[in-house]
Amino acid sequence: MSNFSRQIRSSSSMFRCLHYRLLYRSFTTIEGHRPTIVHKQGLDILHDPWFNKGTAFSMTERDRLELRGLLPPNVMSNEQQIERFMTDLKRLEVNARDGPSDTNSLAKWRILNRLHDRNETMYYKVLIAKIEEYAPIVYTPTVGLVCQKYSGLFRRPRGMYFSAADRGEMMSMVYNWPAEQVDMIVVTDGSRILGLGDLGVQGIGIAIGKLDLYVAAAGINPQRVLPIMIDVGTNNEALLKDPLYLGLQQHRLDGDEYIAVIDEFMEAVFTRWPHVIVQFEDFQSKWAFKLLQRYRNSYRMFNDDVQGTAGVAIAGLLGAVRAQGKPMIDFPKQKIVVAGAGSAGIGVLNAARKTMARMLGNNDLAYESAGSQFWVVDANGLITEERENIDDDAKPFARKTKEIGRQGLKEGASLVEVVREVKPDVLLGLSAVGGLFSKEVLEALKGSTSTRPAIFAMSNPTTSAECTPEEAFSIVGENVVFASGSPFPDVDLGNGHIGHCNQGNNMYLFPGIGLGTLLSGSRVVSDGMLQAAAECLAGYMTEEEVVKGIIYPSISSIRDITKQVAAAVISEAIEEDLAEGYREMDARELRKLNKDEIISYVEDNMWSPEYPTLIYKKD
Ligand SMILES: NC(=O)C1=CN([C@@H]2O[C@H](COP(=O)(O)OP(=O)(O)OC[C@H]3O[C@@H](n4cnc5c(N)ncnc54)[C@H](O)[C@@H]3O)[C@@H](O)[C@H]2O)C=CC1
Ligand SMILES: CC(=O)C(=O)O
Ligand SMILES: [Mg+2]
Repeated sequence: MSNFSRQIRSSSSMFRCLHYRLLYRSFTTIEGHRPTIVHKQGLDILHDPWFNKGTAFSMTERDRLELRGLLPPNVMSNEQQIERFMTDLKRLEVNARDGPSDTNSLAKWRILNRLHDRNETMYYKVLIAKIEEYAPIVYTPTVGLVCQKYSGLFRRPRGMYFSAADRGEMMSMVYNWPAEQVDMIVVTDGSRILGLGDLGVQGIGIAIGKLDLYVAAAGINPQRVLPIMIDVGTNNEALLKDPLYLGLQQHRLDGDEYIAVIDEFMEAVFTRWPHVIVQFEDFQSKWAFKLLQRYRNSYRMFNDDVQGTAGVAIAGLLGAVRAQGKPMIDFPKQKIVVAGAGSAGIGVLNAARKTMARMLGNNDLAYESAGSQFWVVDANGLITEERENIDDDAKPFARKTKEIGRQGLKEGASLVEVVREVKPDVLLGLSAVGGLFSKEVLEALKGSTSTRPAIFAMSNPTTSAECTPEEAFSIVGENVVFASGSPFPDVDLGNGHIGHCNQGNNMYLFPGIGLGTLLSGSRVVSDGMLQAAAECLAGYMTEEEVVKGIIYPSISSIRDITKQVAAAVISEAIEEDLAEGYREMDARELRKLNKDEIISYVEDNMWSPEYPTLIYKKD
């Protein structure tokens, strides 16, 4: 007997069969219109090629089959599905003609993605063994391209989708996810994906990529991670006009309506999984800070772009001081020009100012004095107290008119003017503007008063980097310290010397922050825990390395770094009396552990991709 007839046979009521038969006889005899009785729901349906209709499941069917939240919200017709598939196939031909490098990276992503769908253990074995080679595929820069082309690449859904149309339903929808336990959620609303802007529902790719690193670097069990997209619409007009777009075709919700959706989502996930950690990712700055303040004292959450990036930048900035042959304590003397005052830029500025203030005595005067080490340039130029409608978050960094007048600068001065006049030790970009550190700007940096100026071109993906390492080394000089958000190869300086290209990316911290928080059992992610993570990363590099301009570790050691960072986070949580323990390791036991024992505790709780022995047991 075929599976199909077995399923029909075991259907619950004879009456219903008879009723259906009569119904079909009277209306139609077309095979495709006959209903199929299924004994599966949720992901099992989506993973079954016989029954899966992908995005074509109607809303009523989604409700009936417990599929709500497991698919992008836009219901597609058969014709649209086929068109999406064909467009994607054709794009391959276009890419082959016009962009061979894109074709390779996307093709690799597809192959890895198929392996991910087929065999998670093997997928993570490959990723961990070849992290240097494949992080640029599953993470920046390729993940940016994947998000941009997601409509075409979408095959099997991964993660959950909550949309503005799901208001009032999220608490029940969250139970459609099959895993009883979820440790780590990465959530985005798609409003600022890397430096690529508003990509709407297609931003799910970034949540998936970040969680790949959680598994590969932090050893979070892949069965307990959950990528989530909150689709509140998009303001990307091209997507709104695209009939093949998978998300809600409406403008973004704003104000109280927006907050109501995010509040409902937070309540739903923390009701089902009270111990989960939620990482907010790539929310536009306008909401990134507000949501962080709203939730950080009541939920286990953090914002990676604001807090993770800040820690990575601090570690790099301290490394740059050491690379000049100076002690870290000289950090408060550094003159720092920051291009970009969004969630990432302001996050870095706040953390850098606090770090300086701590080194200067940790009082109000120290904080005030630290503020004068920063010059912030945004899309409208240098930010001063004369700036109209200045953002509250940027206000503490607005320069005083008199002071900058003495420096020959004024409100709105251009980046090149600022660099020329300030002669900074560090030029740091989080602007999402590719090539912003132009030849002119880099020429101006040659006037730096530092013996070893540092350039952080931190915007992602590669096309958004403020400059390339070749440009930095060739224009400013071989002595510069260089870091970029996306990976670049080292530069052969042609005289037997190598210009080292560091990857200054929050991937060095967020996996350890998440793992450390999980294993400490802390109910919040405190400033102290984040600071401990940053200090751990800063201390990871040896003197010998920093002198060579190597201020971040190689990605091949990311599992070890993450372990150390997680241990530092746990120690701080214990110190602050926040640690409540995890599983059999209760708070009291945790407090008894010494440094090495904490590291072993972390190591013992990191998942590794090994095939378990499987045993069949009836329910
Ligand atoms: N390397 C890393 O680990 C991370 C990198 N990033 C990158 O940082 C970039 C910015 O992210 P957000 O702050 O969230 O974005 P955002 O869009 O909120 O901020 C961008 C900022 O750059 C400014 N800007 C625009 N044009 C400019 C110009 N010509 N000159 C100077 N400033 C200019 C804007 O006024 C704004 O203040 C993105 O490319 C993102 O990929 C973000 C987080 C982590
Ligand atoms: C790395 C990262 O989080 C970003 O570019 O947004
Ligand atoms: Mg991000």
